Amino acid sequence: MAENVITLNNVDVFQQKHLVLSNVDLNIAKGEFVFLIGATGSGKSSLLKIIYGDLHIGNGEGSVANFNLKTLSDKEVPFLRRKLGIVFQDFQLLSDRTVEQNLEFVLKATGWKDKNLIIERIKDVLEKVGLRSKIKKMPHELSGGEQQRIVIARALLNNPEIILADEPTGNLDPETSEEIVMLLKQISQNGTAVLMATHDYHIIRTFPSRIIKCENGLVHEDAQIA
Ligand SMILES: Nc1ncnc2c1ncn2[C@@H]1O[C@H](COP(=O)(O)OP(=O)(O)OP(=O)(O)O)[C@@H](O)[C@H]1O
Repeated sequence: MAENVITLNNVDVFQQKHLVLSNVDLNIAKGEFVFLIGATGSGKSSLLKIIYGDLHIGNGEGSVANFNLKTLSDKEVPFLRRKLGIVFQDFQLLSDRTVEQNLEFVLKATGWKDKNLIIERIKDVLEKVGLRSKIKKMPHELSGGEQQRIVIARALLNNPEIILADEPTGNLDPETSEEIVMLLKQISQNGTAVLMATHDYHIIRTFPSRIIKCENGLVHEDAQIA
């Protein structure tokens, strides 16, 4: 069996004192592509926050990219985040810097020093998302779909084990959304697990995959859509 990159056993998820999800069991294997669904307020973002170390687990056990969530200290969180690529709905590129500078900023912040290695890595991830030619562009010179591809390139910089994508197609038209999901699928086939929260049932039908659903305070590991 493939090794798991995310394991949660019997985890309770709290926001402040409010129990959002209880007894969560979740296993995601290396290279798996999984949709995360559920109504507004059902706990999808809270679950993602547990995985990227923004919320502590209450009861239960958890491990993400070999980090033990139970004992995770604040100091360890940045190291956990390096094993994760995070992609949100809003593209969150720095608007006053070029694509290259946006990517360089992240590499430098995560300890990369060698100029040649930095430029090679930037070219490499841009190649992966099909936007090598946009390296010198400013974000406003790119379409929404292109900006989201750059965000995905940024998420890939440190060769993550997992991509967490929270509504990554929320601001995109249907055709561009499909292209983004195709790219994420391709990334998963190369060994990076992808967990993508979405409300878009058209996308879910177009790319049949395992579905995890948050509902009534519980997480269903193998859900179906109607
Ligand atoms: N910072 C917070 N403090 C207190 N309660 C919170 C906080 N963030 C979220 N909640 C509550 O936790 C519950 C789950 O919210 P969460 O954002 O995880 O849902 P979601 O499924 O991601 O929703 P959406 O689809 O709207 O993004 C909600 O009842 C919400 O009000």
